[in-house]
Amino acid sequence: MRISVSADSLDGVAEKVVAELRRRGHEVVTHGALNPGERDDWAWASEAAARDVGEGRADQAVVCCWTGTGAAIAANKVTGVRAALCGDAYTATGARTWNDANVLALSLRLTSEVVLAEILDAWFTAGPSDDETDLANIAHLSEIPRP
Ligand SMILES: O=C[C@H](O)[C@H](O)[C@H](O)COP(=O)(O)O
Repeated sequence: MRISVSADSLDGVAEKVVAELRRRGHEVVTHGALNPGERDDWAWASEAAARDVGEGRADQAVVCCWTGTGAAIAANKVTGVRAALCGDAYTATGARTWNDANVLALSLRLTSEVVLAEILDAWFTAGPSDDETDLANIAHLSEIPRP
């Protein structure tokens, strides 16, 4: 899978995310602090990675900032992106299953290497549900008017 990864700093688990994804056989594209010379503030870095997904240059993205909150908010502004801030494997499984999330947002501060591996295991194992109600919820996302 081609995965775009952004971070607003190299603190915490940022470079581990890239290494772990490559170790799992994914092609990784980097943005923000992971790509020297590119703007690394969280709104810009996360937008760049999310746009890769929204515009078809990547299958999925992982967006990171200190808390993960700003990265998730920015990614969710991009059409076609469903970003989920995940702090544990259960949330990651739910995000893929019930929300068909295509962008994983992570906290650089709170995500240990062990929890990162658990989250990625869950994220790449789970797939979208075919339950009618789940599908209706996903479809409705594109019907909610933007201001
Ligand atoms: O949601 C925002 C993120 O957690 C940022 O990583 C945090 O605000 C730190 O950003 P800065 O280093 O620009 O103050």
